Amino acid sequence: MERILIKTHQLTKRYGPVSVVKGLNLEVKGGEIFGFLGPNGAGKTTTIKMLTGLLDPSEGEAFICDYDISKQPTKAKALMAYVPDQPKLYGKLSAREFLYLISALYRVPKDVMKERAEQLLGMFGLRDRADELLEGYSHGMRQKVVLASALIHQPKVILLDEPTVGLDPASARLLKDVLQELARQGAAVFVSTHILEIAERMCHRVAILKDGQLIAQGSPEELRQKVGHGGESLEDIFLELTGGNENADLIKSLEEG
Ligand SMILES: Nc1ncnc2c1ncn2[C@@H]1O[C@H](COP(=O)(O)OP(=O)(O)OP(=O)(O)O)[C@@H](O)[C@H]1O
Repeated sequence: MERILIKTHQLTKRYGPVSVVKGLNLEVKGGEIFGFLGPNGAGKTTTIKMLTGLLDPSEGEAFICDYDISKQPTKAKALMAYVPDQPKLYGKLSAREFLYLISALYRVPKDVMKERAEQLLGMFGLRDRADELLEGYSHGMRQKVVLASALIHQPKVILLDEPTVGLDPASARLLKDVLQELARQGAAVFVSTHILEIAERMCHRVAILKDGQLIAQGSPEELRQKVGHGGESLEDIFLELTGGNENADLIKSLEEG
């Protein structure tokens, strides 16, 4: 049995009187790719920020590899990687320098760092331009640098906020392969996405968040059974559970258009 590597207990975030994440109980095991779905404003980014220690919860706890992120943040952070939706890079560093910087922060030994950096630069197709300044990189290339930097210390837990935004199809496929390999090696992968097909193809289990509350979780197959009809796509289930009729119309109009 794989260990639970990500766990939340009654995780809650309030801004003034408004609760934007409400009593979330989640468990993600090693070896699992967990998709975190929900309409705009559901609370996905807020949850990920609490899991990474960037935001303090108003109530409840979050654990990474059994370390409480509020009480033992250094230990928890050493074992995790976070890929934010709006990655910030140092424009005056090259990709290779950036990977070395992140390696140093995670105390990756120097010889290991060089070998891993070369491997990751090669894997993401960045080697030819690895010594150019990041300020000259396209959005997709920057995204790849952030992904490479997230893998350099071989995290046990990786949290990604909308990671496919800005990636071309080949890079999105590469991301999927990389995440599957990480999971195969025993890491817990937590991905928030709007792209339901990606969740359906990539994730072992998904949770659907609406107005800060978990309204369903399970494998895409289990969710299909829960909603009670056969043969539906995860998108149909998502729209049904989140009551997104306006989205359904939008999708239809795009199909017709
Ligand atoms: N600093 C803040 N102060 C007040 N409200 C906030 C703050 N940050 C987020 N919120 C609110 O919390 C709710 C959840 O936001 P969050 O960014 O977590 O949603 P999300 O599911 O990631 O949305 P999206 O898919 O649009 O990125 C939203 O209603 C948002 O307006």
